[in-house]
Amino acid sequence: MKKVFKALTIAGSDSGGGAGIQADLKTFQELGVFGMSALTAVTAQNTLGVQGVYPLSVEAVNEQIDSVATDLKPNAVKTGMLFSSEIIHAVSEKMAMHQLENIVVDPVMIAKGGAPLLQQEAVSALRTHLLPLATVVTPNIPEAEVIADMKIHNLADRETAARKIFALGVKNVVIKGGHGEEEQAVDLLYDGSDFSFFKSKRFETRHTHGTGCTFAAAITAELAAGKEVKEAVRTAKTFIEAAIQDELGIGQGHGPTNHWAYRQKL
Ligand SMILES: Nc1ncnc2c1ncn2[C@@H]1O[C@H](COP(=O)(O)OP(=O)(O)O)[C@@H](O)[C@H]1O
Ligand SMILES: Cc1ncc(COP(=O)(O)O)c(N)n1
Repeated sequence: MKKVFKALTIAGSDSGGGAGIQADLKTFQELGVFGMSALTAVTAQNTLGVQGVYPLSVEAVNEQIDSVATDLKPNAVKTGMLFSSEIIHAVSEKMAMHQLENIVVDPVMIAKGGAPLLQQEAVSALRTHLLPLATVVTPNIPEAEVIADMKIHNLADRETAARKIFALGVKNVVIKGGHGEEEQAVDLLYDGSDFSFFKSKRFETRHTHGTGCTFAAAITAELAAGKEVKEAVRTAKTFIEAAIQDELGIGQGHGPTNHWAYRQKL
């Protein structure tokens, strides 16, 4: 029988299609992994910003995870926008209950335009409940500052923050460099003993909507297919580099990346 790899994303919907559930499913598909979803919230969103946020009930989130986990059994799971501490608690409990593995937590806090996608009081639930279950956590620099409770000015600070986040119980910490000051876009991986650095050219573009979601979804797809964390991060970096470089130029604001660019390079 054909071996099919399956990944579940637990995240918010981006009506504009560049981030959130839509970015995750497109990325899973591009990497040959069957995508499934549990929605936490619906956003009215486009390249100009977030016009509305409509969280789903805890019951609705729980039931979607139960439906997928009991029947389709994902090989890997990604979380994105979780919005509230209630949803974080529920998702963490379901992950433990269904013994879900290969968990990638993208700790989405604020949309590129500044709209909050996670309530401030939910950060402690993220730290204490969800992160200890994570195989990989993928904060950008502002998110790493919040989780590690420190300012990050340079790569040395990022290493310190990675150690502090690792101490919360995560197995691998990736601090992304999109918001960094380095000339290249440098992502750092810390596995508790070693640091690895993944570098690409930094592209001058405003079309970076959904880069974080897409990058974490690519890691998730690779873990679902049985790859090691370091290899999965390497592929995800190549995937996002291609998606940013080959820009679509759609929308009047911060447009989405090109989710099919990586396939064309193969
Ligand atoms: N201008 C850019 N050029 C090249 N790579 C980028 C650029 N901006 C972000 N990236 C890459 O995209 C991914 C997401 O990064 P980042 O922007 O830090 O996350 P987020 O979207 O969560 O804010 C990382 O792999 C990062 O290195
Ligand atoms: C529903 C939803 N989830 C996540 C993001 C973050 O997007 P980005 O990857 O640009 O930080 C978003 N804008 N909308």
